[in-house]
Amino acid sequence: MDIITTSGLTKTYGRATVVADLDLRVPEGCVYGFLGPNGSGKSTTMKMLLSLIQPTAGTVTVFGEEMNRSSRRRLLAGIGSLIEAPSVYGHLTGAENLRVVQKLLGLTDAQVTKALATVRLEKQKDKVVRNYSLGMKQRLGIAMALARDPRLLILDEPTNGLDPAGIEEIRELLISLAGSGITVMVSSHLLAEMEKMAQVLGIIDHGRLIFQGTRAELFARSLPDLLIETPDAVRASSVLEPAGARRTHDGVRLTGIDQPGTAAAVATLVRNDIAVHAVRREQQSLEDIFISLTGRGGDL
Ligand SMILES: Nc1ncnc2c1ncn2[C@@H]1O[C@H](COP(=O)(O)OP(=O)(O)OP(=O)(O)O)[C@@H](O)[C@H]1O
Repeated sequence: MDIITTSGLTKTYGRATVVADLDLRVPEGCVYGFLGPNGSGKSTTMKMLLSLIQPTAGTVTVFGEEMNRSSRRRLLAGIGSLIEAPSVYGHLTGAENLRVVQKLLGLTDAQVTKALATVRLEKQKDKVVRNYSLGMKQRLGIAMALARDPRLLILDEPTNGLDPAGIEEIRELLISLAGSGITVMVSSHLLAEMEKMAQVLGIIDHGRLIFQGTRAELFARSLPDLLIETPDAVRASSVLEPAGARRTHDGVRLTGIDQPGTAAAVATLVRNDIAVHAVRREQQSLEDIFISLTGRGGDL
């Protein structure tokens, strides 16, 4: 089942279309990585999912029910979220901040204790938040989102500004939350980060969804390079020039070749009496695929 679906979701400000005709499908129990460069419309989309801003057009369906005036409150009760920096009181301790949320939402002590344990903040819960590291603040923000036992967690760039160790902690936390059945939608502009935690990816660029699917599906979109080992690289690169062959130290490389293309290249070499010692297909990296999708690198 899909936990979130959107249909034709669109947001315009004046003449600028910030989110364009988005059809998202977020399957239950996964980490869904919502990836896109800065300014591509991730935050605007997430705010529409949370009913914080009104879509110009399109619909949002959560837990199988369309979000509208009458369903909104009920649906939002099942969603925990962290959009931008967590709103915490610096002069209060972590535990006190959580107590504020507890009162507001009418949560039990057990729910709060569990949330603190999940983000591993029990030891620092009595420290004033002003003295927390950025990573601890983010974890507190996630605890606040988790305390209500949501089915769905929506997090906007939760690893922004964290050091590698902090990023790793959040990554492990989100993977374990998904393992326990909570659906996690998390945005980032860093491909490398998403690649390690998200089973499903949605890639947005200039407000448009340019890819949605599993990592394996993203890989399948790219055609591998063909590496042909031959002692006669000079003639090989000459006869395969129309296919875009480039010489390597022990043969030639052809970029983005499918299976019929592989057969044709080998046939051409054999026809020209060029010895073929080995043929290897080399998968493009996720980074390469990303560049071909967006025209930009992995750190967008
Ligand atoms: N209230 C607004 N009025 C006009 N334009 C806006 C408004 N909010 C956002 N935008 C514009 O919409 C575009 C998308 O912004 P958004 O914050 O959704 O992107 P993002 O992918 O989350 O990027 P970032 O990671 O930088 O927040 C940006 O060009 C931004 O300037």
